Amino acid sequence: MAAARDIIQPLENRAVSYSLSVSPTTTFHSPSAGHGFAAGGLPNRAVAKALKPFNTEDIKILLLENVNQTGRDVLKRQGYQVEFLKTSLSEDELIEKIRDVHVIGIRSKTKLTEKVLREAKNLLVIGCFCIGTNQVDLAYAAKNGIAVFNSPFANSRSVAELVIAEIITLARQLGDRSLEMHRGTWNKVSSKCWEIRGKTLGIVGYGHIGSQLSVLADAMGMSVIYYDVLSLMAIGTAKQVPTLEALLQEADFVTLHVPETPETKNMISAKQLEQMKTGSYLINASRGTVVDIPALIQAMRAGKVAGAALDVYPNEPAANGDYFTSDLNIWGEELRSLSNIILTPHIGGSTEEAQRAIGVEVSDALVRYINQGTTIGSVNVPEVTLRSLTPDEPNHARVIYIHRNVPGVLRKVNEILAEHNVDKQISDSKGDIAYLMADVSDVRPDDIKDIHDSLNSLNSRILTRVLY
Ligand SMILES: NC(=O)C1=CN([C@@H]2O[C@H](COP(=O)(O)OP(=O)(O)OC[C@H]3O[C@@H](n4cnc5c(N)ncnc54)[C@H](O)[C@@H]3O)[C@@H](O)[C@H]2O)C=CC1
Ligand SMILES: O=C(O)C(=O)COP(=O)(O)O
Repeated sequence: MAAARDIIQPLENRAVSYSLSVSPTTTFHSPSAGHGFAAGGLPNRAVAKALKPFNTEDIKILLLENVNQTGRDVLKRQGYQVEFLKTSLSEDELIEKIRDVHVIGIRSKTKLTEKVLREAKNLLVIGCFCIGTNQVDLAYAAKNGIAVFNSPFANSRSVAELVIAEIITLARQLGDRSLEMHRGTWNKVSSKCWEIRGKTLGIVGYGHIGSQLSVLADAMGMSVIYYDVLSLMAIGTAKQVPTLEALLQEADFVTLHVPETPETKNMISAKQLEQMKTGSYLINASRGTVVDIPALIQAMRAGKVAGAALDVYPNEPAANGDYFTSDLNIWGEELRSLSNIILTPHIGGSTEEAQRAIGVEVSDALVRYINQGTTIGSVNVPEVTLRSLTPDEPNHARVIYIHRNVPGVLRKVNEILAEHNVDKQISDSKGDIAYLMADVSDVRPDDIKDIHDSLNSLNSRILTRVLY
């Protein structure tokens, strides 16, 4: 038996509890469904049919992209059904699989677009086991009551260390020397090989990664300048510059640490490459869309850019294997033909330390959300929490009502809850979405069903969950 998304669900560790549960096939796509779904587009759902025993084993989780063992262990310990795949999935495969699951865990490759999420009829929550959340349609997810969590900084240090390694590797042409030696050629040169001491590092995007990198570069004797859309506190001797152009004109090394947004698409294109110092270097470990690759190839051929390191690409494959001959990488041959270019397969955050920490952090957030409804750390729904309910509070229930942020909702919700003793209540909104959590005591099983059904019948409703 699979629990539907729209559930009454027992709290963690309550062995004998009951929940409303119907199979996904009968729950969704029902044109005769009595309960209208709020704006945002998921189809109406059928009324839950009967009280049935419910276990945490009813929660189905799909983990893609080789999520670390630490994360799998946290989820399995809860008794959830966890399906684990090493790779990402094609859109068709994803649509097929996502229909049935309550939780999906992904990394940077899996695209959870509106088209995919529209099929995710049972989905409660998405875990991005990485920093970036650009691969998820966050607004569509929020409108449909699907919370999204990520790990905001557990791999930042790993990326910063990789960039330090790349700065020295480019300055000393280590990649080329190593390749030559692999081919049997001894080529001892010092021409255009430099120390990094005293050189200027230009950091674009001074967030978690950019500022961590700033500390390391400063310690190695580099002068650090940075450009960010926000005015941010400089660390050590770093200096913020007012424009991207100012940074490009001054930096010997330019490194990109901005998120993928419409504003950062092709942020470094022909014009910006022209503004860079002749003989400078470019590093991109942010997102592939931030650099216009054909323009970079041209700038390197012209000798304007003396070296580059790319960790990310506009199209990345779902699984390990041949990449440069695939259709995904149309510039593969040209990139490979350039000197002093480091090409890595999106490994900035791929260290044991980072992956282990991310596994625990994101899985813990998922467990808190599934079992307690807590949204602290969510990137797309309001952050709301109350202290955890415990199994020794048998007549308590936690009501979670995700709704459209329109006038008059709280009055209607409180009319429904007024029949009961509301111990605590908290509500917050973010744009069009609001999240209400209320702990109610002295409730009997029938009350739980009544509360659930009454809230479910409100026009503002996106998702109702009653945890008990
Ligand atoms: N290669 C890899 O494996 C990894 C790549 N990343 C990428 O690195 C990006 C940055 O990560 P964090 O430092 O953790 O993010 P962050 O959110 O802490 O910092 C990003 C900074 O960029 C700034 N920013 C945003 N738009 C900008 C614009 N148009 N111009 C200038 N500055 C702008 C923000 O104000 C912020 O200070 C992530 O979004 C992700 O895409 C993250 C982890 C691993
Ligand atoms: O954390 C991020 O945003 C990254 O880019 C790392 O992605 P990954 O977990 O290696 O797919």
